[in-house]
Amino acid sequence: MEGHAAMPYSISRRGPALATLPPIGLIVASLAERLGVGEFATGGLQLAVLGGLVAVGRYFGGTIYAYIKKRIVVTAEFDSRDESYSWILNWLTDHPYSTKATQFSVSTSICRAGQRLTGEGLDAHLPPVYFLPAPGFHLFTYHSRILWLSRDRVSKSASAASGTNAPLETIKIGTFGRSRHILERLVFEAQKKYIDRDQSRTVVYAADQYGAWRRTRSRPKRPLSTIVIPSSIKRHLLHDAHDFLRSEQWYSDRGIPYRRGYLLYGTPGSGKTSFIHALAGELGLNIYVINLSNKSLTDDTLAELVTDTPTRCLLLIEDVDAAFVQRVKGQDVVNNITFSGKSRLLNAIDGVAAQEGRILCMTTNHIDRLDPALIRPGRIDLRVEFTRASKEQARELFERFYPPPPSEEEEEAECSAEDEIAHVERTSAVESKLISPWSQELVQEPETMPPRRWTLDRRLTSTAEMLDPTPATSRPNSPSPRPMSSANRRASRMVRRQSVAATPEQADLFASMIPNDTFSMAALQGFLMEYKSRPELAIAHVSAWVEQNLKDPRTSTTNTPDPDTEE
Ligand SMILES: Nc1ncnc2c1ncn2[C@@H]1O[C@H](COP(=O)(O)OP(=O)(O)OP(=O)(O)O)[C@@H](O)[C@H]1O
Repeated sequence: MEGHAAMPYSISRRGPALATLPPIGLIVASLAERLGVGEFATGGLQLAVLGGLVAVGRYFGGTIYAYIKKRIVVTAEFDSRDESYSWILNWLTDHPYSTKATQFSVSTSICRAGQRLTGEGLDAHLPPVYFLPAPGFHLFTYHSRILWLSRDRVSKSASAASGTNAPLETIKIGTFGRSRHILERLVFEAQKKYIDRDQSRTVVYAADQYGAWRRTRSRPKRPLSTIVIPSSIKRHLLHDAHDFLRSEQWYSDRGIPYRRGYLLYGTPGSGKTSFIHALAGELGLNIYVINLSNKSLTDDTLAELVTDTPTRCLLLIEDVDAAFVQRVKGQDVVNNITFSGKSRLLNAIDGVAAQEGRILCMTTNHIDRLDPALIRPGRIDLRVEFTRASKEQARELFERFYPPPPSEEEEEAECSAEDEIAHVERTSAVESKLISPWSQELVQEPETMPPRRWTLDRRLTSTAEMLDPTPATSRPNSPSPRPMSSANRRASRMVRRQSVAATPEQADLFASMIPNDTFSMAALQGFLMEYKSRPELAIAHVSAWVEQNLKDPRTSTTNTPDPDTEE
């Protein structure tokens, strides 16, 4: 019994933690005594009971905490592998908190207007810099509500495991309350801001290593008028595409799969890719590019990619001949990449998986290598051959390179149109109802070169067009092309003001020195780039350039870097 009376102290000696819980210690000790357990075992029993209690407390504590949190806090999470993450980053760069946060990260990769560091001692020619809240915890207000944001970097090993070099991040935004409304509002606002950013741009998506679409870049829209090919060909393709996009019901009524395919083939550097980008911009569609030479492209991922394209888009398969043969040391051999070739490609293009409503564009420099099944009507509805430059194309390229500066009336007209567009941009929602200036230009553009050498295989013209000969651009429900941004318009006017105009005589002279069907348009463009604002120097040097390059036929199809590729 002596030991009994001294029990609280002995508890503290044997298990100091239990000293803080005398009643439990006493209960355990008296139980141990009844069971005839020795002193040493009693201490062990007490520790076991304590451990159990802590575990139970933790479990219930966590559950109770999560329950209370669920009742009083709402949280939204964004993962850097998902596009919504870019919406939030883009949104954050504009939020006043980003310019006030004492812990901030600096980024140059969010290419958008605003938040540019200019003036105040900084060089205006430096690339734009954006401020974002640094990884960690932040508090800010949004519509008079207090929100918190936690930006966390996932460990490097987790990033590597997910196959990306960029650090994986998550952003969580939360607030007190039970309604998700405020966070949903923030998400939709961020999404709209992000989409608005692309109003005057064409967004290009490509497949990542998991076979999922990932936004790779966005380019300012290229006006169709800058593609120097016969305008009747441009008009025909544009009309056909517009017509297709407004004819869903027509296809559905007749049970015809609602899709359209174009094949652009011919000389490298003749403008096939540029034309497709300009067409997509004109139609207000984003481009989804599949590269068949991609080693990680398997049959399954190809099918998945096609299935995952959105309903309205332009699906571009470049150099489609890569699906069939690969050139190895001058010999054509059967392609041995994981992608198994023709049949799977055909299945992906027109199988059940094929997404309705999309325009499929394929390009190739070797139409002779394509399987006839791939380009049969139904898969390919229109074929256009792109050839080496004619004299007419050379002349037009020259004129476009050295345009006359805008006259005062033109500037005035452009400014008032700009004001109007800016007004519409401010007041309209994402879908603008403006007719692109480029569509109008194209409709009015006179034919400057005979389309005689150009092959447009229109055996299978649109059936909807046969029923309704009204030009697609003048019909209701035609998808409205997205307008050029005012910043782009201003920049283009500045360039035009500074440029030295070529005279029609100079253009004629230049064209007369370019042999027909010899050089690619890309090669001519490359030559003119050397004399950006000096048409007279271009003329002075062109014969020597022609002579020199005729000796080396490889240069006749030389490609120059595409000036549009910069983000
Ligand atoms: N018809 C053209 N009109 C205006 N620019 C052209 C034309 N053809 C080529 N270019 C210019 O040449 C460059 C390369 O053109 P593009 O990549 O569109 O050619 P491509 O036919 O797709 O070549 P490849 O078959 O090698 O992919 C671009 O910068 C483009 O601006």
